[in-house]
Amino acid sequence: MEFDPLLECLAFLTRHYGKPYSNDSLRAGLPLEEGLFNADLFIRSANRAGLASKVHKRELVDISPLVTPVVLFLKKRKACVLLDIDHEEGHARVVLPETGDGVKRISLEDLADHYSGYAIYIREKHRYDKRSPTTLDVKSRHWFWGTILGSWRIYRDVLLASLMINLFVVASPLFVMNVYDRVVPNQAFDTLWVLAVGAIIVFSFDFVLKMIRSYFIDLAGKKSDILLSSRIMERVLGLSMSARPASVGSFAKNLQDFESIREFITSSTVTALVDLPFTFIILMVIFMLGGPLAFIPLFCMFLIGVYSFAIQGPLRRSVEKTLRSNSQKSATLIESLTGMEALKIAQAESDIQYKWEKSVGHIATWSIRTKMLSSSASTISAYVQQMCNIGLVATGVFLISEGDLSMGGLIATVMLAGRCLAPMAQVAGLATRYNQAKSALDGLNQVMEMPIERHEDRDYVNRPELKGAIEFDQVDFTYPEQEIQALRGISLNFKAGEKVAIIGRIGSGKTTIEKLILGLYEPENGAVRIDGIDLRQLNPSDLRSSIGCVSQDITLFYGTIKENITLGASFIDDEALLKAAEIAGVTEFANKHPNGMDMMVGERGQNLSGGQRQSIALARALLMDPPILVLDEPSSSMDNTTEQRMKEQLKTRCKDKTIVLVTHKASMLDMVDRLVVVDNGKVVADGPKEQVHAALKQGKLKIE
Ligand SMILES: Nc1ncnc2c1ncn2[C@@H]1O[C@H](COP(=O)(O)OP(=O)(O)OP(=O)(O)O)[C@@H](O)[C@H]1O
Repeated sequence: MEFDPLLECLAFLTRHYGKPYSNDSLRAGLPLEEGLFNADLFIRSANRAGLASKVHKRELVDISPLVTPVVLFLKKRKACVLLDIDHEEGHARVVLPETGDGVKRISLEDLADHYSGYAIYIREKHRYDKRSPTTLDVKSRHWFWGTILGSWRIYRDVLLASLMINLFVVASPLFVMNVYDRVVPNQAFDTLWVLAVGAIIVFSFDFVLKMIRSYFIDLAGKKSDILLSSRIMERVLGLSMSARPASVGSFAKNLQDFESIREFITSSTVTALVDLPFTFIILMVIFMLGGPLAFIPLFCMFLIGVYSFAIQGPLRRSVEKTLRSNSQKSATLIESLTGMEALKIAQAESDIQYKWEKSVGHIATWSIRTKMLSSSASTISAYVQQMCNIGLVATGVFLISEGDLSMGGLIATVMLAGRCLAPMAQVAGLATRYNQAKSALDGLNQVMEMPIERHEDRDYVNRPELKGAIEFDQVDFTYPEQEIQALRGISLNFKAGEKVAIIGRIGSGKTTIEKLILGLYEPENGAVRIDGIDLRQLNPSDLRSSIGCVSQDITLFYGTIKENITLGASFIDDEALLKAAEIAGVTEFANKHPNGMDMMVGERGQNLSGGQRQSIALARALLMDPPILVLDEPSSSMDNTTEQRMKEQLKTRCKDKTIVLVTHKASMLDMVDRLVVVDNGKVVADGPKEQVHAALKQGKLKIE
């Protein structure tokens, strides 16, 4: 297994701070690059382990003993934990995980030779315990707004730039006004040149500021986009199985709607919104130039505002209907693509086509309504803008005739009013995007509030290595949104190393027992314990790295055989991979292919036969040499010879492992010593294989 210095340093620090985490739980769910941690992932993982950390560029002499322990990046991609540093004596105490020597004293000169100049400072995050009243609890930041606020410095600068840009807006009308009123009547060409040069300078500034402003808004948008997208994905992958969405396609569509939020935080939208308050500055300038004329654009702004507000309700409804129908369409699409073969066999194409066309028709109706509503906002804004111009010119003529306004003043006022209404019209045109973004945000808010597997406020017991004893204590379990209990009062006790088969009729609850052992669901009543520890107290990643599982429905992913076996454990070395492949019988069929282990398996493993898929799943289960194997019909698609070979391999190589086997095949029972019979969610027999067999044969067991 490849050594990961940063990960080891972090694991050491979690022990140092009294809340130990195993390597598996620290790396769980993180996008490792070549199976290794980098500084970014260190920070994310530390954060989950209750440690706040930050990378600093620091010389050794600048690291104060007060900030230790600190992780130091060493040359050649190594790292160590600096426990303390004594600048006067010239030495430090470090832990170099690679050597496994524990704490070492080292001279500062030696350390400086290896040190790369970067360090990670770490601090324990404060956690409130249950006694602290929730009213005093500091509410954690909203996932979306908190991230956007993270770029507040950029937005502050954008606001400043917008203030300048909006001040510059008055430059052009003032220039024209002065030319009309002063230059033209007096033929003052010198003044004209001075004014023209001034205007050119102002507009050049304006141009540069606008470019910079868009760049920064997009930069902030991109930063938030990356952070938000990874947060959403982390949440989705961490969802508890009980919260698993009913439809993959529609859930995927909800997630894709993040696109509309992304669009909303780009420069064109933000600029329109930011410019809006500044229109009042322009209105004031109009008031200074033309007095009561300012009321005309003000009234027009009010009209556009009222119209935009009035269409919000219908627009929201039609946007929501479009989005919902889109989800439904996506659900139909994904389901039919994944089940194409079954659809053809059942000749169900026309049913799906009907569903599809119904969704498409519905979407077309509602999206036309959405488009009409949103384009009406833009058309009305343009109409009101034209009316505003007429109103201004007509009233302006009267003011000129009474000597209250100059010709230039009127032209400047008309120009300024146009500038004043532009952001308002833009905002009115944004109504659809706003509603789409809002619906998407509401949908994603729901996703972000769904229960996840790893509870941040739960203190897990650190038990990276389990022996394999399994206990069910009066376990009741019902699947989410189901009325009938799948398990009823199940009590079982498997010793470490025991080989047990669970048998029973279809739908009796065998697979459910396995899912509970894997911690995919939590029991409704009672407890499931491994080595005496309630599963709810074990970190799911520690638990699952101790269990190898072949499930009934095997899912392989697009990639090679090798990638599928090492899925989730890319850090594993080739020796372990080959051993697992050998036991599971993968080597046998892989060797017959020119690409061997690098053979592509296709999406969901569709290039392979059912039995080959089972072999790969078994190799994946055996890869980490776990103490527990949970096998659900592992040989259902295998021929007798392959099954026999697999049984022999498992018998000889997995002597110490606890094996829980679910099967309908009598031939598989050679592997086990004990039989548990489940019926209707209850254990109806449990004992040595021969005894239970005999009881079954004599019809002594009452199976409903
Ligand atoms: N994901 C699920 N959501 C809701 N109900 C489920 C789910 N999975 C199983 N069930 C229900 O729970 C009950 C037990 O199912 P389970 O899969 O444990 O049966 P099983 O004994 O493994 O059957 P088989 O031998 O057919 O695999 C069944 O009635 C089934 O309808």
